[in-house]
Amino acid sequence: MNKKITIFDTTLRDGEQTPGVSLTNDQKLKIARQLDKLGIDVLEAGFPISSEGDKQSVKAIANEGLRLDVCGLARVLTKDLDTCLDTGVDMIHTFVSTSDIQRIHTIKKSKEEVLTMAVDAVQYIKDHGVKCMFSAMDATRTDLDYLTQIYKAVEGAGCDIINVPDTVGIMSPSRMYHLVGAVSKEIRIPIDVHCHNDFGIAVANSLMAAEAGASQIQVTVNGIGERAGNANLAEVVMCLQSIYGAKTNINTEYLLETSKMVEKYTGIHMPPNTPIVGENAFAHESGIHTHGVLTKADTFEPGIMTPEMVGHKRRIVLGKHAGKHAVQKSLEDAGIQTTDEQLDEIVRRIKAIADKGKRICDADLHAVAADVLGRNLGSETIKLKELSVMTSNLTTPTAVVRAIVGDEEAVASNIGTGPVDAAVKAVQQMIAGYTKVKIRDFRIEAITGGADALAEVTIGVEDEDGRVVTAHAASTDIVTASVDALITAINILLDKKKLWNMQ
Ligand SMILES: CC(=O)SCCNC(=O)CCNC(=O)[C@H](O)C(C)(C)COP(=O)(O)OP(=O)(O)OC[C@H]1O[C@@H](n2cnc3c(N)ncnc32)[C@H](O)[C@@H]1OP(=O)(O)O
Ligand SMILES: CC(C)C(=O)C(=O)O
Ligand SMILES: [Mg+2]
Repeated sequence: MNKKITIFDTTLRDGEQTPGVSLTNDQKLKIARQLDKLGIDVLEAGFPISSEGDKQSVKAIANEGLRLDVCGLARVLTKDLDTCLDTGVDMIHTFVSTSDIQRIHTIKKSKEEVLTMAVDAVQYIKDHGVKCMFSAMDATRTDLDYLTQIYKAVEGAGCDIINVPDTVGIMSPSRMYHLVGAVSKEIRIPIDVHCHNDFGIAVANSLMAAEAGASQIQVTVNGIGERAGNANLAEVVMCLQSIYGAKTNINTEYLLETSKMVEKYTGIHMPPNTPIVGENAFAHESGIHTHGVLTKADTFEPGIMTPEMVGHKRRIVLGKHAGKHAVQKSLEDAGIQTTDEQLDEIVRRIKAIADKGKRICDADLHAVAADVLGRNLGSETIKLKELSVMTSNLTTPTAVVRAIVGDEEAVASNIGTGPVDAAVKAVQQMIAGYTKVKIRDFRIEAITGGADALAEVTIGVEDEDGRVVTAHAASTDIVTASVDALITAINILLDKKKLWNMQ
């Protein structure tokens, strides 16, 4: 494998082709800036001919003065190439179907016509002084002799880099290795690959292409894209760096932050077990694992990839599979000391709650420990007295909260994108003099069905010192459940603070 692999990101082009996803120009600009900070080498900012909005967005990104190279997509048609050139991009990625199935049934051109169109497009781009990447669309279903013929022809026309796209995701890792190996014997310019994830092996196929000599890999944040998506950026980069020992320009500590931004803007949420950026990627619940991890993290983690490397955090989760070492550590973190007998009883009760199918939060542990120890562990610094929210199709959602905080009455109001957001912000504002908290995790689930469903809110709250507390609350009113869960978590954090300050 090449020691250095460059990363071509197509989140804003193929990623946006995810059915149902449409990003605003402002969101695209924010993602482009984030990808620049992340260290992406080339960013495919869009397909300018596809709409006036896309053209303007590619233009804005190209004029942003980013460190990365900005690329625009174009068919091998002069109108596409001119529209792309108008945006001021550094590179044009031009493509045409080369497989019989696409050539005959979509563009309806002979092999000779396709070859001529490809060469003409590359020459046109180079005549305008812009870098050029050529894709033989559906390369992996194209006859190899014809494929190498067209790649050689575009190389001869001055193309800077060729792409081998697995357009419908039908390759196996070994077939990808052999294909890229065969192409690399025939041409001298760099090879890039673009793998789709129809069978869930886009990352494996991309890595095998790199093993066979490809020096650039196309990815998208969170693996979004056409159908089942593209090769996932975080997975490709971490495999390259941690498993293969190859270098990229990616500042991996921003991988999680980038994934969260794209989740927010696209509305496509990653399942918890998603590698690297998923909520559970560095979480441990099983007693045997947590016992090991608490002593030395590498016992039950890869070690060659740590949560810190990707901007994540390790979490010890209490539940049905927890052991006493994990429970003891969580109690110690909360400043709670127990005897061995008390600890055994707390573990037994935690498992009993989890056996009923419930998720265990720090707030549950706190309540169980208080009961077993027979004393009130917390003084409930914040006692909520009033929660009012105002929302309609004509007003900006607004919330007012009033509470006794310590010995004093405190009131705050705020606005938000919805009533829950407004209420959460009002609480954060109300307690700002005591502690500043960030919301790390927020989940609303309907426990019962129907419009009168009971909703459960689970929240993770982080204070200025990086301590995280989870709590949940249920109500038929999601704003009430959210605020109850938030205040429970903050009360525990404030208790912890007192206990820590006392030590
Ligand atoms: C594998 C990929 O991801 S390729 C990129 C796919 N992305 C997109 O299609 C998103 C944006 N696309 C669009 O906005 C539109 O499809 C446009 C603007 C590009 C074209 O729109 P329309 O002119 O309405 O055509 P439509 O999309 O229905 O059909 C595609 C046309 O492009 C032609 N075409 C497809 N690929 C190529 C190519 N590489 N070079 C030349 N022509 C091509 C087809 O033959 C067809 O032409 P025809 O109208 O003469 O029959
Ligand atoms: C435009 C091309 C490279 C593409 O997205 C594909 O073939 O999947
Ligand atoms: Mg694609």
